[in-house]
Amino acid sequence: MTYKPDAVKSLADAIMRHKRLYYQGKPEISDADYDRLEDQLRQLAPEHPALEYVGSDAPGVNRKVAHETPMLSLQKTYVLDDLISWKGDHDIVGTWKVDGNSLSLVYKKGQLVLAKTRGNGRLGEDVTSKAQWVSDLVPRLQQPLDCEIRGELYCTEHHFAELVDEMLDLGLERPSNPRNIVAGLLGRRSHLNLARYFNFLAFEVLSDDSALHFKDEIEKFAWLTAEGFPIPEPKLIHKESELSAYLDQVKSVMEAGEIGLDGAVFSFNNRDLHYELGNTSHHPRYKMSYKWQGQTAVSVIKDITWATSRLGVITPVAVIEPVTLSGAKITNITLHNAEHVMAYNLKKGDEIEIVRSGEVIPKFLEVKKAAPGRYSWPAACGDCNETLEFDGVRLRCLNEAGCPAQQTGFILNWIRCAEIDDLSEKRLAAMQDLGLVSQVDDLYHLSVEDFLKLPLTKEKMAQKLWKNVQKSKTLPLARFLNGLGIQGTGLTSWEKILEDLPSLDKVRQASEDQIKAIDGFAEKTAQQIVAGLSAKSNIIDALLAAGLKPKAPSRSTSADGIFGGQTFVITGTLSKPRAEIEGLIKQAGGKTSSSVSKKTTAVITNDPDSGSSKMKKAQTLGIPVWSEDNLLEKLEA
Ligand SMILES: NC(=O)c1ccc[n+]([C@@H]2O[C@H](COP(=O)([O-])OP(=O)(O)OC[C@H]3O[C@@H](n4cnc5c(N)ncnc54)[C@H](O)[C@@H]3O)[C@@H](O)[C@H]2O)c1
Ligand SMILES: [Zn+2]
Repeated sequence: MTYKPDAVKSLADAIMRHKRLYYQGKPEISDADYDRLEDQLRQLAPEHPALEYVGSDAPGVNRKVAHETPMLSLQKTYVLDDLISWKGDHDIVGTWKVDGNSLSLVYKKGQLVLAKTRGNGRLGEDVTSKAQWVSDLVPRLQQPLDCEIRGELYCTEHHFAELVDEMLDLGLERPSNPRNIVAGLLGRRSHLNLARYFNFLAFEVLSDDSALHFKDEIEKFAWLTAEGFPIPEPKLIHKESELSAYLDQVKSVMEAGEIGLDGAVFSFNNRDLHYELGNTSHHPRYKMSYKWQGQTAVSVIKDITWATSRLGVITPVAVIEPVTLSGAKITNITLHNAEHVMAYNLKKGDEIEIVRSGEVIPKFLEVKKAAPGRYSWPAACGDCNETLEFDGVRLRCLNEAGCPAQQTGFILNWIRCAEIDDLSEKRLAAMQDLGLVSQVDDLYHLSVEDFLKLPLTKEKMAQKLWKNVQKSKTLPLARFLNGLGIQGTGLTSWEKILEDLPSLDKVRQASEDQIKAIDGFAEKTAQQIVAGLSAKSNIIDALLAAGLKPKAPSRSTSADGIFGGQTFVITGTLSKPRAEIEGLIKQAGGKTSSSVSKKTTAVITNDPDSGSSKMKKAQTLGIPVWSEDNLLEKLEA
């Protein structure tokens, strides 16, 4: 084997230099390019210390502080099979891998005394004065415990936009993206209060105190939640088959883009294993991160178009110089919303970096080289010319009835919800062009002859289309309501509402208070539902006049089952999955709720001394507490 000391040295130097820049929030190369450097060095000198080196120890403005327990990195894989073999027969817990900066919080006698960064893993920086501005940090624990709580400090897209605004106002430089700005602000001497735009998620607890020796990860996360820390929602995974479903979920959060994730982190649920397996100098052996190989590319924005959605939301899309990423040719990329365009000052001519990880939709990362000038927003809807209004971070066309884009979107949504097969978007467009359909109820007045007027539609297909439309007249009521496309609702919410208000008339007459009284409906949703139903009143009437007879749900298995009219709250772990127990209660005519109120019949728990908030509330209100066995006995009676 030939040893190339020069190549090794220059690679190692480059790696250390890029690490320093990266952890100061000023990376010069993409993660993919950086990882390539590490791979090259690994081939030449697998044991090189630069590969084992965690983080960076660049001189910073903050006081250095030692970590009693090192803050390590994570082992990572891009390959599902590797993750599966690492898992073996163990139960594991998955969490989002949030892309920000590690932060460790030191508590003495329950009081937060220090917040520190990871630094090089052994020596971090004291950033307490900045972290104190983060509202997710808990200043005092419920008990006077000594411990260290570790987690990720990060910035959401929405906060990033607000932060950019404020930084520009203060005459500071425009930050490049939500990830880099976290490290960037932590390394600043001034404007400490800007850290109030950051959020924190807690994922680890270290302590010698036996009160904090949790048997498993789920128990640890429950404790963190009870103490008031936001956590990356943990998912307990037993079987290999549950893994890919979970990864799909993580992927959809990644795609939504509001919070920057770069994968998922898994740990063995059994904490005894953590102590047994221990750490290498670089990572713990009981955790594994799974990342989607992110390939990045640079392109130029040729144009920004603004499309109107079914609900009138105007979404900016960048048309870019085509580039190939992970095997796909990318020609345009979503810019999410108007606020995003403002935050990054996006415009024609900007050179931008985009990333595509696995099969995830390509995503805008940051501006590499800005074209001169300022971003702009459209003044009017491209489809109906109506003046646009701001609704939170989005621009919106409020011309619901007269905007062609919204009308088409509305009818398409109806077709999907009412499950009318074969009526494609193309066919709908043709029907609109022929003047056959302008409102959704027009569908129900069409004859077979009308369908025959459509291009490429022969007798047999025309018959079929007509039949499919007729069949949808007796759709289930929940689907009918879902087809109205009322903001803040989905099929499950309508099904839930119909349990309490089991007819169209009852739903239409419901007040905000009646909806709010249903478990799981907040004030805002209740408002949206009542306002939405009233705005859609004409359409509902027109659909009924066209002969629609939505089927109300048959009264649940029976209100006169033994639990008819009774409501139960389940808390803690039972011997069977919760959904199964809920199913049994429903079959017996009962309902379940997530919160205890005066109306609760009984709280079901196997741990009456848990001291959980539900148990406390049950005690205050004098609600009976049943064990799982009590419940099963009553069901069998
Ligand atoms: N572009 C560059 O110049 C450059 C330079 C150096 C490193 N990098 C990139 O940085 C990465 C390596 O950095 P790293 O050592 O910080 O590792 P990492 O970012 O891959 O993972 C380790 C970190 O994940 C965080 N984390 C987030 N959510 C978590 C959760 N739910 N549970 C546990 N931990 C969680 C923790 O803070 C932990 O320290 C690589 O992706 C590399 O490409 C890029
Ligand atoms: Zn419009």
